Amino acid sequence: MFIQKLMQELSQLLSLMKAKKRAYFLGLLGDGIGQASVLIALPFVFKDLTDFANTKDPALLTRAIVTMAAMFLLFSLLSPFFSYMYRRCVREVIANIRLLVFQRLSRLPFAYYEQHHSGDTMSRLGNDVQLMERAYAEQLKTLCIILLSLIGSIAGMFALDWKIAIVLLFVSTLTLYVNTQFAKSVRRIGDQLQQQLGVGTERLSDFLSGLPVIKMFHLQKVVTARYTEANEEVTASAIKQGHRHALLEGTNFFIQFVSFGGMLVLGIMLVAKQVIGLGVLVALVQQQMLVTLAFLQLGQVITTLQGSLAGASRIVGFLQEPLEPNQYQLDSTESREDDSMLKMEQVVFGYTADSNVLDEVSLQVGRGQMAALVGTSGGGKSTVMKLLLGYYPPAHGSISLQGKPLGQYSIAELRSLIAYVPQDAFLFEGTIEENIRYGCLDATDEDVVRASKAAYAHDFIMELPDGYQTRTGERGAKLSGGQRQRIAIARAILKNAPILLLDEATSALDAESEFWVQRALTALMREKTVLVIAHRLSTVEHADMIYVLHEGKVREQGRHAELLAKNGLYASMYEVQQKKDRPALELAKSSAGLA
Ligand SMILES: Nc1ncnc2c1ncn2[C@@H]1O[C@H](COP(=O)(O)OP(=O)(O)OP(=O)(O)O)[C@@H](O)[C@H]1O
Repeated sequence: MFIQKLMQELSQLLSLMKAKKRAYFLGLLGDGIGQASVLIALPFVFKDLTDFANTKDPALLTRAIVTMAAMFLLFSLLSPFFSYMYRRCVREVIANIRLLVFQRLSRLPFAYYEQHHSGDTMSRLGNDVQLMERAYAEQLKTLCIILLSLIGSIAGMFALDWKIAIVLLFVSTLTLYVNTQFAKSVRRIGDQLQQQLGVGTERLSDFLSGLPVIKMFHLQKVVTARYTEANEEVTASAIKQGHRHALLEGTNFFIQFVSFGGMLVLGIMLVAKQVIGLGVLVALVQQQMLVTLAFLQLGQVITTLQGSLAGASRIVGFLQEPLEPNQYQLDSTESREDDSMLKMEQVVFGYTADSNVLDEVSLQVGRGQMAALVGTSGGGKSTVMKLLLGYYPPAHGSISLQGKPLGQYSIAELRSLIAYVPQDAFLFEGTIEENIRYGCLDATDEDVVRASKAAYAHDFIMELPDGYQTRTGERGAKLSGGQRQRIAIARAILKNAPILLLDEATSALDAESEFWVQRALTALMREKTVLVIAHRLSTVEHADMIYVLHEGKVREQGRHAELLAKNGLYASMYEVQQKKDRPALELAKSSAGLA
């Protein structure tokens, strides 16, 4: 069972080497044979030297010197060549694995990113790939040298005296048994440790991305406590692992001492009785030490290799995560041809099978029209956007764009039809120009400037010391919220997609920024079909259609005036916002009955 699992994981590890496998093994074997043959030959050299000291036979001395010289020459000439060969393979294989992981990461369905913490993924990319590198570069090489020197030394022992060889082999296998017993618990702790390290990275990444909130609410103590807790768990597991290793070392030392001492006493008695020669004893002692050491290292290397194999199998598992499908998998009903650019019919959707977040939602936006989604928090507005972007397929109902069901678009076609401006505009670390150009990679410099002018971003960009070459910082941290928004809008303008999905962010901006962002949005919306999530109802007074979402259902729909006249949910939301927007004094007066 244990061996079977080990072999299975080992073959997983090797399968990731693909075309490099042959060169890697050639290098590994070449280097391994070089090092192992020196170890195997040394006892025979010692035997010849001891026998020469006894018999003064010059042929023995010559043989010892020639053997030694040949071994060292071979080792120093060939080893660097093979060593370079396999090290190079390891570097290339690891670079390829990192790339594969990254590529897979970029092609996973949206649900994956919502369900997994980015810290866990970072930890996987970092720790697990590092563990694999250690397996390829160190542990497999050690394993190869151990196995080769074991085979050579055991054969040598049998050649010298087969009866003593059997006894010595029995003692040495005891070391292997003890070490493999320890390996199981060390592996368990190792797995636990990796998982806890992942939690630690999650906390760290939460800390870095939530820094403004942490500073504002003075949460340093809380987050430090959370990190300390994760760190303490890691430390506890690492100490437990250290304890097992120390125990193992002590046990191994005891076995080595007993077997070495026993061999010496037994050997000297046999030499005294002239059963074996002194040279044979010297060689046997050497070989026995070599075999015991090899068994001991075998146990240790299997233990550490197991930790690395666990990392490898996590990476293999990750590389088998299902990809985002190329085609949207849905549409139970074909949509009828009409002039709607965007249409949802009786869409039902839930993130989990047991509860629906959208319940028979229907909406449509005509070509060049603007529709708004408003409603209570958690009503399902962002979920509608996610479905339109093809991040999730609905459970029932149909969605169509330009009169064609989404199922007939590839995901790439679908995304090229839509420009999405989220509430929190994300900028990549890089220059402003690069960030705008992500909207259309073939755009000329003039196109970038034109888009920026339309987004009312050009003037502030030109005032920055490096203009379009100004670096944005991590997530655009070196720019204000309104500036980030306008760059994101310029990016969307450059994309020039016929359908625009907007998550209005103006509520988070100050009055001046809001003014410029509103103007930029107006420019972006020109001649487009727009669906906007509106947090401020005053911004959708001119919308062609407003849908009021509450608890996953469209409760009301109509134009602003119609909805006000209904005196329902929309009207009461509007009233609350109007009150909130009135100057504080006026509000205070009215509530005190002084107005
Ligand atoms: N990835 C997710 N997994 C599970 N549930 C989710 C997920 N995203 C959103 N939800 C749930 O779905 C419901 C609708 O969320 P959604 O974000 O669509 O609301 P919203 O109307 O956009 O809210 P808000 O105006 O506050 O942004 C909420 O109950 C939310 O908790």
